[in-house]
Amino acid sequence: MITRQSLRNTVRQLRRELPAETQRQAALSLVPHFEQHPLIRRARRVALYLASDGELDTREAIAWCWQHDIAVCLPVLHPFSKGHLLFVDFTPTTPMSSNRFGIPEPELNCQHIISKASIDILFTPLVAFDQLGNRLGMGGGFYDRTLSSWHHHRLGPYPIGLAHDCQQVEQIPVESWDVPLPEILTPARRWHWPA
Ligand SMILES: Nc1nc2c(c(=O)[nH]1)N(C=O)[C@@H](CNc1ccc(C(=O)N[C@@H](CCC(=O)O)C(=O)O)cc1)CN2
Ligand SMILES: Nc1ncnc2c1ncn2[C@@H]1O[C@H](COP(=O)(O)OP(=O)(O)OP(=O)(O)O)[C@@H](O)[C@H]1O
Repeated sequence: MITRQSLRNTVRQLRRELPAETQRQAALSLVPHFEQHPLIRRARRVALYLASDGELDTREAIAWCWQHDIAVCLPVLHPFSKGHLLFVDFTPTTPMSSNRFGIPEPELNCQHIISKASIDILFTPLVAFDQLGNRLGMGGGFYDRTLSSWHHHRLGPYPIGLAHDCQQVEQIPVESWDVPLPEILTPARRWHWPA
């Protein structure tokens, strides 16, 4: 079977090569998904991400959340707990910096850390997904760790993956720690499992 690393390389290149206009339409396509989604409409706080490396751009989705009084937080690399994420409140005035992967994140201010228990929905970036909802990420295990309590005990935020349609692959070689997603939104459709 194809290795996880070669799958990552192939799909990361595919999404980086998407034309700017495709990226723009993809970003806009999230708004009707959000408007039609009962769980999203009822959410009080969600975690999103800021796109990098050709990921589905979330800025339109973030603006829609703010307009609908849904608080937004973003992942911040934990300063000393390796492989872990913190979630920090994100508003139009939040001071930002770049993390060691060059991804913008809120400057770490302890007063703005949000507990996972108060996040209703966690939108995850991903590199590739398959028709069973298996998710392959960038390789840090950050989201697998974050979602492990939801996977095993249904504790913590409900995850929804966001991806371009071209990130769907035939089959992902799954590892024991991988958390399959219950839902993925792409510009073309909403995937959900059980189907
Ligand atoms: N937009 C976004 N934010 C995110 C994630 C993500 O996937 N997307 N993450 C989801 O986990 C976390 C960051 N995880 C990442 C893991 C690896 C690489 C990366 O580019 N690795 C390099 C080589 C490693 C290095 O430079 O040290 C590479 O593979 O080329 C980037 C982000 C938190 N924030
Ligand atoms: N729940 C967990 N507890 C401890 N270690 C974990 C857990 N989940 C993943 N890991 C470790 O993290 C490393 C990277 O995992 P993996 O390659 O699946 O990341 P990924 O899903 O691609 O990335 P991400 O979740 O950050 O998007 C693996 O070595 C794995 O052992």
